[in-house]
Amino acid sequence: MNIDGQPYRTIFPDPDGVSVQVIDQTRLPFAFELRRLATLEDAAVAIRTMIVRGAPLIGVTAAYGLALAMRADASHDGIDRAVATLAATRPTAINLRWALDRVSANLRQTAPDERFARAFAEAGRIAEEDVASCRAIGAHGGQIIADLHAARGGDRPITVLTHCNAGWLATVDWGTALAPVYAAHERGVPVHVLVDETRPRSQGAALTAFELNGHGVPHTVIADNAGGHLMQHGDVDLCIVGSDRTTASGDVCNKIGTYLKALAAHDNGVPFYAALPFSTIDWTLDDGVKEIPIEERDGREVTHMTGRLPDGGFATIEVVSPGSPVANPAFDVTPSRLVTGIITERGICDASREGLYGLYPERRSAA
Ligand SMILES: CSC[C@@H](O)[C@@H](O)C(=O)COP(=O)(O)O
Repeated sequence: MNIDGQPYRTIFPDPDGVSVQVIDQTRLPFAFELRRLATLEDAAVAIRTMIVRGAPLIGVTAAYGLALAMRADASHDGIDRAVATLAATRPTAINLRWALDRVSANLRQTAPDERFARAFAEAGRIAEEDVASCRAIGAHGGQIIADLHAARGGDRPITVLTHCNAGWLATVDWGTALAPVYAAHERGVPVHVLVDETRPRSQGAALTAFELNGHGVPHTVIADNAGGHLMQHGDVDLCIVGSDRTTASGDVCNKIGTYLKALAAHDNGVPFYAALPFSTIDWTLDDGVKEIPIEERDGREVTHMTGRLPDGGFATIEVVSPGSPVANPAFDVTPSRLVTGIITERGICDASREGLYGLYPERRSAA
């Protein structure tokens, strides 16, 4: 997608052929900087410190990380060590594990001296598939927005509330939750996005707003606690969020605070969709609340905030009463009963095992 009119992807091979470039998302929205990842450690640090983030992008970065590891140690032990290092970076997004399983299975059938090239190419294929999946999610979800626009008389924009950043910055391109917005916008369907700021890391205020600005999509950033009130007053037509892990039964795990938005949407009859590619579905899980591991992050993300000063410099300030204990669970689970539908690259389904099997019949036989 575009930054200052120039198309970018979040991750792409460096011209040197042995490393990748990523957009440093810890610097956005105030600075646009690329980082070169040349080693396993570079990739692991990028994921752990959230230079890259968002479930699909974490998966693609891990795939490249495993490839980069093969340059230093292409033995079986080297594969095991790299997989263990990358898998330990962030626990919730299943795309990470999915990508590592796919690349490592491929590597084990490849001669050591060909492993780097094989893994690098496979990571590239995963990236391309992610772009195609997100584009298809956009086409399916964009139709929901267009239909709603027509059903509401076509005389006012459709207002979509989203949480966190599930746009192109969270994937390789297009995004999941924002892909339908971009698709509708490109089709000329008027759409307005309500962007939850998404404390504590502010992915909505910093990243989603940055993306939408870059593409000229009308939007308004709101405090995390404003959504319920706006829904009560008829100011939200639908919610679309992403997912870091979706159970086979349709429970959706996403950034902390998503569940509260789903509750408010349910209470106010606002449709609540989750948009996600197949790589986000964990077919081994049934009960998301009990089974999905929730990342607990550093309390400093709650106690401190970083921002730009009037003179253009940056500062990190303390915002919590010193000495108060803090907790920082990074994700929550929205049970399937609160999800109107799941938008995938194959179409839209009920948030249920039957719904997902309808789109992925090969999984029914695998189960
Ligand atoms: C398309 S991305 C879906 C999710 O990964 C996204 O909504 C999200 O919660 C990202 O969390 P983050 O902690 O920024 O990696």
